[in-house]
Amino acid sequence: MHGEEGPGPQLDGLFLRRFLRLQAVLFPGWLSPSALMFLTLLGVALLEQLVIYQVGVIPSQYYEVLGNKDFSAFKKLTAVALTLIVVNSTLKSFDQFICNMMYVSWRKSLTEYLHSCYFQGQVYYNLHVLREDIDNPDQRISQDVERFCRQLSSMASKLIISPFTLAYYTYQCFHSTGWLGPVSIFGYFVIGTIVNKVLMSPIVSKLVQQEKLEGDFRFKHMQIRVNAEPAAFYRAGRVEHMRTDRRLQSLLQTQKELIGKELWLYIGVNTFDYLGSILSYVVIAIPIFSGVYGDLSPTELSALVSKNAFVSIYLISCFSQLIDLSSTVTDVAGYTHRIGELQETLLSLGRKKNDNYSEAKASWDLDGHSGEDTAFLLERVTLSVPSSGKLLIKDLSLRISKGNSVMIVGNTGTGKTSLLRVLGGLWESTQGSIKMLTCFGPRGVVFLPQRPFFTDGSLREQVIYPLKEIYPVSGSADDERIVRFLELAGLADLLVRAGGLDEQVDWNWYDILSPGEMQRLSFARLFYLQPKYAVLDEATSALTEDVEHELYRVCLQLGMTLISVGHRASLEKFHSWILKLHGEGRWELTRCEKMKRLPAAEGC
Ligand SMILES: Nc1ncnc2c1ncn2[C@@H]1O[C@H](COP(=O)(O)OP(=O)(O)OP(=O)(O)O)[C@@H](O)[C@H]1O
Repeated sequence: MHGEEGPGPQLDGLFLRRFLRLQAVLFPGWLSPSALMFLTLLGVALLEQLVIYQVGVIPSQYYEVLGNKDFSAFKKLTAVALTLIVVNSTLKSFDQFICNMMYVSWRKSLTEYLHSCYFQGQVYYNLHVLREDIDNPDQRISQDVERFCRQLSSMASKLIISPFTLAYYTYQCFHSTGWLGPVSIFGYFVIGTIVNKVLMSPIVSKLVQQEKLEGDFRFKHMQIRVNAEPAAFYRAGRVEHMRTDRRLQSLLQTQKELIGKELWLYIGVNTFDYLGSILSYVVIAIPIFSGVYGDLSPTELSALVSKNAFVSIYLISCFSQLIDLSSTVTDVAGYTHRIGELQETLLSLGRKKNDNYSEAKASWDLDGHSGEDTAFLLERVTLSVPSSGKLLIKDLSLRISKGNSVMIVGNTGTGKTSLLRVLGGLWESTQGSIKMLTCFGPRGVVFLPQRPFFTDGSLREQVIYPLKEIYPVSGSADDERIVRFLELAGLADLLVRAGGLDEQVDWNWYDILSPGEMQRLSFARLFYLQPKYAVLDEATSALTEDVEHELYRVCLQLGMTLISVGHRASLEKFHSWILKLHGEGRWELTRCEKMKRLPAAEGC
């Protein structure tokens, strides 16, 4: 949640570049669905213009037919008029339909594109945890993209047809008024556009600011939703009410300012519209008063005026329609900036390479990567906090290999979890190299983070996470394994509560499990995945020593080598090495003599 810096987003070159970059996503090729829809829309809009012209001349034909009292011509004309009206309304509806379909197709392309950048590697982690210079990425992907596509599709048919109508009526205008008509109308449009641009730019930056505040307001509600229980224990209703209202106030204040700025734009647009209606008479007045038509009779003159006025008015109305799009253009520009900014950040994070870190082929293949006896190799690693540069560990060299479990201990804030982040490739080390020689996943390395993570879905999906399918045997044998591991983790009752492994529960796992149960469920997951190396970050902090003992015992029985962070001395017996962090870069590695001899894995 950071404030905007600099003069703020404008209708400038940067907007144009961002807009074109987004267009490349919306129209990936000539044969893409969006491009085909766009071409169909062009065809429909052109047909519509032809039909509109035909419908427009019907009244004058009625005058003629009725004046001549020609009944058969009247019937024919009525039939033609009805047909044209049906065709016209069908075309208009299709126009609307294609615009709506294009909106869906654009939204799909743009959101999927942003998702592919967002979920690539660790981009989402870096964006949320390490780089906070972009506000509310979630809102940009969901709401801003939606509005951008909707507004763009609402302008599409008017924009697409305008070059054709402008060219046609410019020609007509030139034909009847000479160069004076088109030149003065174009001049008028240029002035109108410049004035409008001046009025639009502050609206764009206000709109971007308003969207940010909208996101902050929603974030506040999400915070309360996620933390409802602790908030209730603190009796935080009053203070949170005040804070949420404060965010609402600043959002509404910005909205009011936006509406105030829009007023000037509306005044500009409306003045342009109405001035345009008399411009055609000014165009015709100039030759009249300069004596060009001096030899025409008043009747001839009025016929000329009416004809010239018609084409000029039509040309002006084509321009007015474009100017009327101003407020939609400001919306599109605002969203373009927000989405473009996100796209730039995602791409730059995606390109970022962690040169000090190398990793065995990261995969959740069922076959896994076996045969590696070393999980991590650290050479003279120096580690600092990325944002503040605070030194945590200096010159650490370490090999973590099969059978050599390591326990990382130390005071709060000395960098225990940070070391795991470096092992997992989430943080970069400032110096040295880290090699992860075994892949992630079953038969490789699995991390149990400090805060357990659960996804939506059935109990089975929690246990096999992050695998998408069951492993390594399917059907009832796998069910038996899952049930067995749930029992080993002390969660036999959860199976009953969840109504079986595959019952689609509608609850949030974080709401219905106690912290201890969450840790137990994380261990059931670990037993199921059976990695060679398990990295456990205070994974038993909410459990009793006895339960902790039992869970660690099962891990060792399953043949896992452990890298644990923990505070309890009772954990030491499950490890062969103790790495003690003293802070400010100092550390100490000692052999642990208490390592327990456990029977080899049997039947697990
Ligand atoms: N995302 C972050 N941005 C900035 N600083 C961070 C971030 N995460 C952790 N830190 C800081 O890095 C330091 C080390 O944090 P770390 O989480 O590694 O501590 P720890 O030794 O695991 O502590 P604990 O025993 O409380 O879990 C702390 O001073 C912490 O405030």
